[in-house]
Amino acid sequence: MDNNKNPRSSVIIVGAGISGISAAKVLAENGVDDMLILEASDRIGGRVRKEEFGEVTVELGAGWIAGVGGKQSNPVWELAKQSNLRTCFSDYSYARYNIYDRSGKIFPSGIAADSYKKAVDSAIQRLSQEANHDASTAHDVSVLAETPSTPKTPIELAIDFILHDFEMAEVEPISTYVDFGDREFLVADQRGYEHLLYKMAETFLTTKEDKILDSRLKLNKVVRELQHSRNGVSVTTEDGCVYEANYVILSVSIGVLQSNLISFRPPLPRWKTEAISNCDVMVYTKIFLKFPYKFWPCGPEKEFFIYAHERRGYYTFWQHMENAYPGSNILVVTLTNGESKRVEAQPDEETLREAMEVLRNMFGPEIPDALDILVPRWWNNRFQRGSYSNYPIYVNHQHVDDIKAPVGRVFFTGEHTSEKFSGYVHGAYLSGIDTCKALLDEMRKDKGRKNENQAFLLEPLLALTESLAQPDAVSNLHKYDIPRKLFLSSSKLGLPEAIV
Ligand SMILES: Cc1cc2nc3c(=O)[nH]c(=O)nc-3n(C[C@H](O)[C@H](O)[C@H](O)COP(=O)(O)OP(=O)(O)OC[C@H]3O[C@@H](n4cnc5c(N)ncnc54)[C@H](O)[C@@H]3O)c2cc1C
Repeated sequence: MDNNKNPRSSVIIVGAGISGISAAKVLAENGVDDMLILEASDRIGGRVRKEEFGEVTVELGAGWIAGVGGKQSNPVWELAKQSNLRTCFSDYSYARYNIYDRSGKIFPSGIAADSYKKAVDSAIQRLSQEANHDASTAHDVSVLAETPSTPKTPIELAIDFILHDFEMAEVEPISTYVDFGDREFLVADQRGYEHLLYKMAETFLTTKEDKILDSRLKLNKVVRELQHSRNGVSVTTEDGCVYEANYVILSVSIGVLQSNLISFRPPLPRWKTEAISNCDVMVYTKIFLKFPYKFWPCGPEKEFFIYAHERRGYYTFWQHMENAYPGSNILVVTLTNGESKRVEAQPDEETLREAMEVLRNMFGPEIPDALDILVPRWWNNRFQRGSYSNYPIYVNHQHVDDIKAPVGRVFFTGEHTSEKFSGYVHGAYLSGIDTCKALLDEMRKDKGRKNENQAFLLEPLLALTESLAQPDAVSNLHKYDIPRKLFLSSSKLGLPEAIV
């Protein structure tokens, strides 16, 4: 077991998701090798996570590389190309023509198109209302609730759910699509999306046969306390180990920052805690169902389908996995927020029963029972506490600046610190690089300050040494007149540790 005698590191990175790994890689590239990565779970990857289900690899967390095909290349797409990651193009645009009602009838395309337009208009109206109201009235539901096109019918509610909780792109240009292009590719590779993280880790950590053997990566290390001062940071883990470093990069999710898993001594300043607590966390759950055979329509325009129910978000958005894994006989249904939390709290058999009822409404009573179900629990995972940060469309820049601003020697990174690409894998990846660059700048400045201080302290001593070197001066001085401090190391000069 590690103990207090752990050598002090230059940097400790808390969390080995993609932001933590990309930050560590930049450190290594800049010659900072004495780093330590402390990860709470037994694997790297964080919210990029695969699992074997129904004889294929499914992605419980991030599934798509979003933002492809534009003038600028998405860095995660570049990584995927380098690794020959298998992906398939996803075309959501047909989903609106595959909307089922409770009796299994598909809504005629005209009705679907009208409802779609109405939902988009309503979303735009609400957004412009929000933009025109100051913060105090923006949350006043009575002011915002009723618009002429507030969604009410099951199809309107379903489309409203897709627009707000799933798609968004139709309402407001999103940086990801503007910068990198509006195409999305589903990762369908048995090595998983997380393969990209292993490839990255391989460039600076010792690995053997796809396993990371480097002692600078410590798994199952749950950080519980960060004690920080101008001298450094002391990190205590749940198993009682203490690790010292000059700096810490904290890459845990916004949900973890909002929970009480990690305590700070001294506590974080108020501007920081307010920024953290004001950030919304989205819960997004993909439930996987394995069947003995297909009973749903297949083909390129049928990949996504929608269930219209009077309860908003009730098993609304469905996808079949035949394009990704032909013959896998797997369906995926996506739930969000309240529905995700509700389902996380109940036994999987109950969720299976509900999902089967919905499927039988759409496809008839004859369809077979699912053979297996997989329900990820991102909300109840104490190392995640949600799926990703959810900033309002009109982002308050100060808010994001505060979320990512360092507090003394503690630097913050992760998807939630990315102003342009929060919520995405590429946002997390780029945030790790940005935070690391900011830290390297600080380290350089710190070194510069130390050199200046040392020069300032040494100047009179050097002058004295120079004068001693002159034969005339020596003749006037006895060796015992040389100040004793000349022989002391700087640490004994009584200087505050921080500038030594
Ligand atoms: C269901 C779901 C679907 C998604 N879909 C997509 C998608 O299709 N496309 C897309 O681009 N993005 C998607 N995302 C978002 C994407 O996965 C994240 O933005 C990204 O992976 C976050 O990376 P990160 O490094 O910021 O955080 P994380 O991956 O969460 O890394 C943080 C790490 O910190 C560790 N940790 C937490 N607490 C402690 C502690 N106390 N001590 C030590 N370690 C700790 C965690 O275990 C974790 O490994 C999805 C996310 C989810 C959950």
